[in-house]
Amino acid sequence: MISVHQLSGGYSGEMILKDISFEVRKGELFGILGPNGSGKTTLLKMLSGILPLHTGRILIDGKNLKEYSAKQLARKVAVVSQHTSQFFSYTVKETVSLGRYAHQKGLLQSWSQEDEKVVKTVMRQIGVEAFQNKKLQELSGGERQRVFLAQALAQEPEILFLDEPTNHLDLSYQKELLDSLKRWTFENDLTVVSIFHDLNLAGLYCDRLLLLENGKIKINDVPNEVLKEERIKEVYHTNIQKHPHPTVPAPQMVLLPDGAKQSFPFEINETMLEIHDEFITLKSPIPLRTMSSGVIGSGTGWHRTFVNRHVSKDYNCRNHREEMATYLKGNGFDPTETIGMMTAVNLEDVVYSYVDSDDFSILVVITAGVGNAIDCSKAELHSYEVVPGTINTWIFVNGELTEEAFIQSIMIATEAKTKAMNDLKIRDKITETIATGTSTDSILIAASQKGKQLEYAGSITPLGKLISKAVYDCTTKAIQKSQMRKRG
Ligand SMILES: Nc1ncnc2c1ncn2[C@@H]1O[C@H](COP(=O)(O)OP(=O)(O)OP(=O)(O)O)[C@@H](O)[C@H]1O
Repeated sequence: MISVHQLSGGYSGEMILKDISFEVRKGELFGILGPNGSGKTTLLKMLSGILPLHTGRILIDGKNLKEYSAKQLARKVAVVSQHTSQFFSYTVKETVSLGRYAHQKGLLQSWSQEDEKVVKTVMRQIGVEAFQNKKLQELSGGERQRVFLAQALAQEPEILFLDEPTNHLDLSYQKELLDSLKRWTFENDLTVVSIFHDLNLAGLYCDRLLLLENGKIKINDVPNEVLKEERIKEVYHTNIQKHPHPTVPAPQMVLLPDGAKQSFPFEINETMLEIHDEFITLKSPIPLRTMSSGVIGSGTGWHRTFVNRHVSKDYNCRNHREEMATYLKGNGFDPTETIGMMTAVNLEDVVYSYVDSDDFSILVVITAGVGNAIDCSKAELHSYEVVPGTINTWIFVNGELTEEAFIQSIMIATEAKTKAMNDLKIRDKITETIATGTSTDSILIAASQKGKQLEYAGSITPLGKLISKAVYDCTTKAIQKSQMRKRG
């Protein structure tokens, strides 16, 4: 659809763009990225015929851009630029109607029913219909932005060039606009070439990205290839981290503010634990990086409050998430900052242990009921029935863990728990074989992310050794305590 061959050019003899070649396919949403001054707007101006090229050529549908008349080009291409010099005394509807110019026929340029229909449709789709009789000068920046987009779409172009379309738009309109653009690309085969400053939006919505650096193409590829952490750090000269989007397979870049890793003189230890009849809690002075399977706060995140709540043996487990959130709120905990677990174990039987190594330390807190112990290798012999009897394991680490270390911590803690059950000969009541856990066990790893960097937590690493010993010892004692209570 668009072919750019060895394009070079700029302003007053100064070459801003140097030897640019790429192609955009029909129906693609194609993003142009690059730091300030890298030449994005200059490229868009050349693509839309506003700025002449010095050397090279641009073909649209195989025909050289230079050979299109203004009206022919306006039927194919619409442009929404950053600084649209429109007459602000026009109304919204008049402004959108200007987009129909290229479709009007004859000397008198009469307004047809088709023109009216198209204008009304795009005004509705873009959400500017409600203020169609207002003057542009009476609108907010975001509303005006949408009017110019509606004007471009009223042109019914095959290609849309956009300079930062989401600038001025609030979150919901950013999403709505990009969702609509994406829909138009596959429903109407509209080709969209757009400049983006927001790498995350570009990564979420674009089919391909072209990254410019000092007027040259750094890379032109699919978002996952272009948005590589090292490349973005190098081109934008800033510290970022790449993460997967939580629900769709798109890369997301997060900024790392200076000072984020500054040390703060504190340490999680047993003095922060509060043990009540109804719950055990630990409140951290700073949010901790967490990975957990808690009823509340599961997955990965940052949390500063941890609650292990006692529930009766006949607690109704339906809607337990909602019920737990209400419970936490009722007790003054903020569910968004809290990881919450439940147990039917008497909380007096909690066992905890603070242990330190040369330059990091851990606190392990365990409640263990084994009435529901299961041999996981024979789990298929069990019906799906949630019975009280749970081992809740909390591991706090005063240190900085990698993602790998988080996962290995969970593995090693599970191995240690299973070994404790094995040594205590805890049996699965149905299979009568040695149990490996209970069916509702929960785990939390919470790290301060300050101090010593702990890359691994396998069984023979310093962190792995500390976790496995502490979890083994605490689980053993906690099971023994709850068994003694049962026996009376
Ligand atoms: N009209 C102009 N006359 C002369 N030089 C210009 C003109 N417009 C832009 N430039 C120069 O061209 C270079 C590239 O500018 P351009 O606007 O294309 O960058 P950009 O990547 O779009 O930047 P930004 O992200 O800041 O919008 C800059 O050094 C700029 O100063």
